[in-house]
Amino acid sequence: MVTVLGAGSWGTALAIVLADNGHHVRLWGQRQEQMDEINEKHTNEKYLPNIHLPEAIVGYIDLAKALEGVGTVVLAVPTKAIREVLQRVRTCLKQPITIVSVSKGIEPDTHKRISEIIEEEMGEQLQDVVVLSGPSHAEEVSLRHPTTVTVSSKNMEAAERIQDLFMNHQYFRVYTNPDLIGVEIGGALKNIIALAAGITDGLGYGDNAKAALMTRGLAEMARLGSRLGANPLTFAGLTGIGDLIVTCTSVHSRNWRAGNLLGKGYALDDVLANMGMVVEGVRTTKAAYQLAKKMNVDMPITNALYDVLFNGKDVKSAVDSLMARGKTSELEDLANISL
Ligand SMILES: NC(=O)c1ccc[n+]([C@@H]2O[C@H](COP(=O)([O-])OP(=O)(O)OC[C@H]3O[C@@H](n4cnc5c(N)ncnc54)[C@H](O)[C@@H]3O)[C@@H](O)[C@H]2O)c1
Ligand SMILES: O=P(O)(O)OC[C@H](O)CO
Repeated sequence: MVTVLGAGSWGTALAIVLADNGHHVRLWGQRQEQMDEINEKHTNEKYLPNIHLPEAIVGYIDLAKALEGVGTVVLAVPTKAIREVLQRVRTCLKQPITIVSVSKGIEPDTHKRISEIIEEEMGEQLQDVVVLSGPSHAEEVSLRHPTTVTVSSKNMEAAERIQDLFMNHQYFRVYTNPDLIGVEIGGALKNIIALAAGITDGLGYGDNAKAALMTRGLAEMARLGSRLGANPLTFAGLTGIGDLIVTCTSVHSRNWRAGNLLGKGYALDDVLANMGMVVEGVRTTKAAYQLAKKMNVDMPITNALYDVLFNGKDVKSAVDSLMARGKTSELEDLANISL
């Protein structure tokens, strides 16, 4: 038995993987009609249209009942909701649990990674935190299309347990990586670059601009990550370049789609209001901008996006100012990313 908290796209897609692997899954959400739909029609149309859910997935509205007796809980709510949800979890939990963290972001102001927030909120009730991340759009996982992800933890035995839980030899391949910081930072920062890639696509610029953003974006992700203690090699893996590719190039990406609308001239508030799903890159841009300033790390794409999102700079001038910067030696710059 596994409990999944958050019945949006990702929580539901991961519940499908777990059910396909033979587990009973309690999928907790806050809306009664949505839980009725899951239990009666075996669908979750708003988040995964045209997908039939396995009957081993049961929707729960009562958090205490959803948590009763389980040892492993998948946390799949937007990063903004994590503290509130965990505070509710603590009040009704009677046993210690392992949390599988699948949300991607960094908290503005505290600059904490999600696993750090989970440790802080859960205290003694937490056995282990395992992070699951990588190039994985829920829409494709729910269609059982081949997908690869990575799990990481301070306790690699726990990571291996979660690897076994999710590994599906038909369509869901799970790797391990002990570099927890790198895995979390890569998954969070790629959303910033995907927003920027959406903007240049929306402006009508071509593949050259997108390749530039992805390559130089990866460099600034690795620069900040390595300053925070990540292994730079992790950025060459699934949770780095892998997730960057899928998020910058897929029409499924909410971050790319939001950027695309910004590039076409829509206002941020309207874009977010019409998305209907979480766009994590906006909040993470604020956190990464603050963190880069604090750590004195050069992140020109993040800074340009911050100006667009939070200072009202127009998208075309933001791209122009990135292009107008002084000369740089590429190899010297990459050599600064060190272990
Ligand atoms: N969708 C994907 O393909 C995908 C893949 C990998 C990682 N992620 C990450 O997973 C996280 C969740 O994303 P998603 O795509 O499922 O988002 P979503 O917008 O599809 O769904 C979020 C769900 O969380 C619920 N929720 C919001 N606030 C809540 C609260 N306070 N208490 C309880 N429930 C609350 C919403 O009602 C909704 O059901 C994000 O951090 C995202 O980056 C998503
Ligand atoms: O739809 P996005 O932009 O939130 O991206 C979803 C996943 O993180 C892709 O791996």
